[in-house]
Amino acid sequence: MGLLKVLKTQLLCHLIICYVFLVSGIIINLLQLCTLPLWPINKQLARKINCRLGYSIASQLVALLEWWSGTECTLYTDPESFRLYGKENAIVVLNHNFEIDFMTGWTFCERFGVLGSSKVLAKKELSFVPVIGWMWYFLEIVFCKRKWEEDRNTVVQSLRNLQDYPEFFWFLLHCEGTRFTEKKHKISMEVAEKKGLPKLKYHLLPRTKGFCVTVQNLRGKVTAVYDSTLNFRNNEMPTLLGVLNGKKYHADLYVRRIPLDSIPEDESECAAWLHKLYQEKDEFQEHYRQTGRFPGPITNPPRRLWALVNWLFWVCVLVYPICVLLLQLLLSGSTFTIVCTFVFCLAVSAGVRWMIGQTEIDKGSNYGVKDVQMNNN
Ligand SMILES: CC/C=C\C/C=C\C/C=C\C/C=C\C/C=C\C/C=C/CCC(=O)SCCNC(=O)CCNC(=O)[C@H](O)C(C)(C)COP(=O)(O)OP(=O)(O)OC[C@H]1O[C@@H](n2cnc3c(N)ncnc32)[C@H](O)[C@@H]1OP(=O)(O)O
Ligand SMILES: CCCCCCCCCCCCCCCC(=O)OC[C@@H](O)COP(=O)(O)O
Repeated sequence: MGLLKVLKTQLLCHLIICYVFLVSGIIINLLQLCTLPLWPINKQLARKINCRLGYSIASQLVALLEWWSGTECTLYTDPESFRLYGKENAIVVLNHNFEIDFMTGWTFCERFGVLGSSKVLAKKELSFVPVIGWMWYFLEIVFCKRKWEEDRNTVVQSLRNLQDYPEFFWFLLHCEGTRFTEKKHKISMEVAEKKGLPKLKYHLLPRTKGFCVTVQNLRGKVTAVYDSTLNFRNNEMPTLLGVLNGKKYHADLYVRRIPLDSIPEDESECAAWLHKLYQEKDEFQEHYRQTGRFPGPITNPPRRLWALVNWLFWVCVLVYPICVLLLQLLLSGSTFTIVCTFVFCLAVSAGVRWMIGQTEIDKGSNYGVKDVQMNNN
């Protein structure tokens, strides 16, 4: 057991995991590209194929979390709502505090069978991230520049396109728009004060436009909002590098199912509704802080084998050829070839490190800091 723990911290293991992710990801991106001619002929089939291909990429990160790091995921929700998860389209509203909240979200998607079709309102910058960003084009992810005047038309159009989506999907919204930092929190509470809104202790002030426009344009397609609040036990702030090193975390997710019909249609009422929701979310976080748990009954949706099987498949397909190739290059005896190989490996490692950097909060954007400062000038 101890040996396995040590093994998980070894650079060689990390290099193999990253290599498998990158190469399989690029192969899948190419396969996605091959589906392009199918879109005008049979759009629904193209979408279904892309869901499966997307699953094959995203589930590797799920497998990393569930099987490699052994992270546990506990769900606090009522049993009646539980029965509907994965069997309807829903908008998920989630707090944005953690570097691996996207992996945790994906893990819940996987356990309810909606991983390949899961959607998000994501910042445009993520569309340029190799593998995941490229995969998202084919999964009809909605991108925004976080500049409403520029986003309005594209966001509305992308949402409307989902009206005839052939698979059940969860559409994720981090209404805070950026990850929580003390600085962003302080500034956002100044905005709240100016607007006469109650202060939040654990959340940034939610941006309401994306939520209202999503509810408006997915009405009739989506049946509920899943108000979701995530925390990690023992005040842990998990990281992707921690997961890669095999560190085990424990995620607690509190989900309330709110029928979409109960959300006001009028835009300003919808915005007020969202502000109230965030005040309630803040209370749940306070409850968690005080008691170490969320309210309500606990269920533990079990991890499924599929993510592991998919991962092992790619490991089997890709590890042997690279070993043979590296061996041949080393045995070639040419210093030039060996140096080139070494430089290439270094460049790829740096690329993957850059991708991991995208998840790190201290390398995050200035959104929520910059715009207020500009407004104040
Ligand atoms: C059963 C299990 C249930 C659940 C399982 C959980 C999850 C699984 C679900 C799905 C998984 C799917 C995918 C996961 C994979 C990957 C996820 C990866 C992450 C990507 C996430 C992101 O990229 S987050 C960033 C991008 N997204 C967003 O920003 C969305 C939220 N934002 C909005 O909706 C915005 O409105 C907008 C982006 C559409 C437009 O933003 P913009 O800033 O241009 O305009 P706004 O008008 O909204 O903002 C100005 C108003 O905001 C006020 N305000 C508040 N605070 C500030 C501040 N700090 N500075 C300035 N302004 C601020 C301001 O006063 C304005 O107010 P008005 O009253 O004038 O509106
Ligand atoms: C299997 C080994 C994998 C190794 C490499 C994996 C790298 C995957 C990186 C993909 C990044 C995808 C998602 C990150 C989501 C995220 O959390 O974005 C932050 C935004 O919401 C808000 O940004 P900000 O305003 O900067 O806080």
